[in-house]
Amino acid sequence: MPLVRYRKVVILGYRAVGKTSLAHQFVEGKFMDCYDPTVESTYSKMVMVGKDEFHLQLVDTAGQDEYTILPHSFIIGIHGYVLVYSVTSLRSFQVVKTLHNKLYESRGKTRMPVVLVGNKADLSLESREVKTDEGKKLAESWGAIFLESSAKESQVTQGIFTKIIEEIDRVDNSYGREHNCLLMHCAVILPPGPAALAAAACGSRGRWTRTIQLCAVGEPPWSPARAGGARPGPGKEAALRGPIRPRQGCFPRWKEQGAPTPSPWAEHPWPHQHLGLASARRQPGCRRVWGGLHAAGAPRPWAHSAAVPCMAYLHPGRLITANYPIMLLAERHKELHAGKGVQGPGWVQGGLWGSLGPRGQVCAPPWGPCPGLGMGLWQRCPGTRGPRRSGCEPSARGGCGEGDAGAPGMQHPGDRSQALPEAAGPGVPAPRPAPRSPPALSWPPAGWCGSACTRGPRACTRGPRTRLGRGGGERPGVGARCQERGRVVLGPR
Ligand SMILES: Nc1nc2c(ncn2[C@@H]2O[C@H](COP(=O)(O)OP(=O)(O)OP(=O)(O)O)[C@@H](O)[C@H]2O)c(=O)[nH]1
Repeated sequence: MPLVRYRKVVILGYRAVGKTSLAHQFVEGKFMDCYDPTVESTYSKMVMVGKDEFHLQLVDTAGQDEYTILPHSFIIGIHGYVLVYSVTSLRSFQVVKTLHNKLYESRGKTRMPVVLVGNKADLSLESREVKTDEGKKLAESWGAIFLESSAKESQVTQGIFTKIIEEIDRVDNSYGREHNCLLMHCAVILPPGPAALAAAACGSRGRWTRTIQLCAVGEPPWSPARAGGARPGPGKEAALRGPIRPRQGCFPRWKEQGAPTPSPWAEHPWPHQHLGLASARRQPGCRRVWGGLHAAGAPRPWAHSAAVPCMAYLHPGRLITANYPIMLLAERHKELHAGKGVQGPGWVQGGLWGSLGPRGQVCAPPWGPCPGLGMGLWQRCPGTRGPRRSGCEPSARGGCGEGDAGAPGMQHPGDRSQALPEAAGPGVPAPRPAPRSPPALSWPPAGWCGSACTRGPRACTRGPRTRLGRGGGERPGVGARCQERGRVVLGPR
């Protein structure tokens, strides 16, 4: 039976640009002449794209303007966006630019699949306020797809949603393809216990067959046990970040085919505060990567385990860029724990956790949740080759500290990739052993920066004004949930 893939897409744009009409035309095959402002509605449709079948869920939103604060639900768990303006409204064109910026910021400045739609193209030329070229240029500047449409025309409308599905796949895979790397799917196991941190393990995607080594290699860089309950902050971080000590050995090798499943680990009695990492080796240049997610739960009770998939691109050798959205697998969680009186997942801090340093050491980059998304990303700085060219800020929080580099015990206990290359799977040739990288003088290497969490609690959108952390000050729109997060892991910024 072919796999049905699920895609969730949000349609955004200024009021009355035709968002609902497009969604309606797509799902019902009818054009609505009336205008009834939308609050929010969701449409579902099965769509065939090529040979693949997709379950497309469309979220039709209430029209936005420049001042709209995008809720979390438009960010987390969303695969792609259809941004709509009306060719007869310059204002709607301006709004769509603002919306894109907001999304880009909120998603941790990662690439996102977007189709920009100039709707109402059927209306007379006299009423046009936005030229086709302007739309094209804007989409180009985003690296997005551009289409002009009329919600009156069924075929064009179908094309929009087919495009966004294709674009989601393209964006998800492009980085990996460009770099001949793998797109990893990670699953996070939140271990039972009062720990605020969890385990991560990466599986592979689709046809990839290879051996994954899942290890519990030690404590995360920050845990209540290490920190004595304190939160990490710029001053404290170095002290809290110690070598990652192998503590539990490796799990049995797990040969994985197809989509990752957390089930082999779900029932594993992980002592809390142990971190699982997947060690993966691949084609030259992408052969050794450590990746994963951190996950943290509600402060308490913290007695559940859950699986959270993410997608992480494996960057050659050293760092991983993670591409989101992270999807809270609430359904999976329910399934695993139905009737067991287990709490739902709290929140997830995704992004890069560990990476292999230039000398084969495990690096624990600075981390901390971006409150809006609960994730931290590392990105390359402008002027360097990397997934992002702008928007980085110099890392104020270091990566592997000097003390960590090459420290005993930093080598993954099961990682023998330098010594003994392994076949990735039946019929897949073993990768050649990679030459050792020259020792680096500093870590992170020049050009890398952490852009995680530079936005601070601004990303939280709902709720009353709340004081958040030292130096956090009063910020508008920070809600109780953010406060909660703040208590768990936020340090002063
Ligand atoms: N001529 C023409 N009219 C359209 C088109 N799309 C939508 N309309 C009309 O524009 C009006 C607004 O359309 P909606 O689909 O409700 O717009 P919306 O963006 O969902 O509006 P909000 O819910 O307020 O955000 C309706 O009267 C539609 O009939 C189009 O492609 N061509």
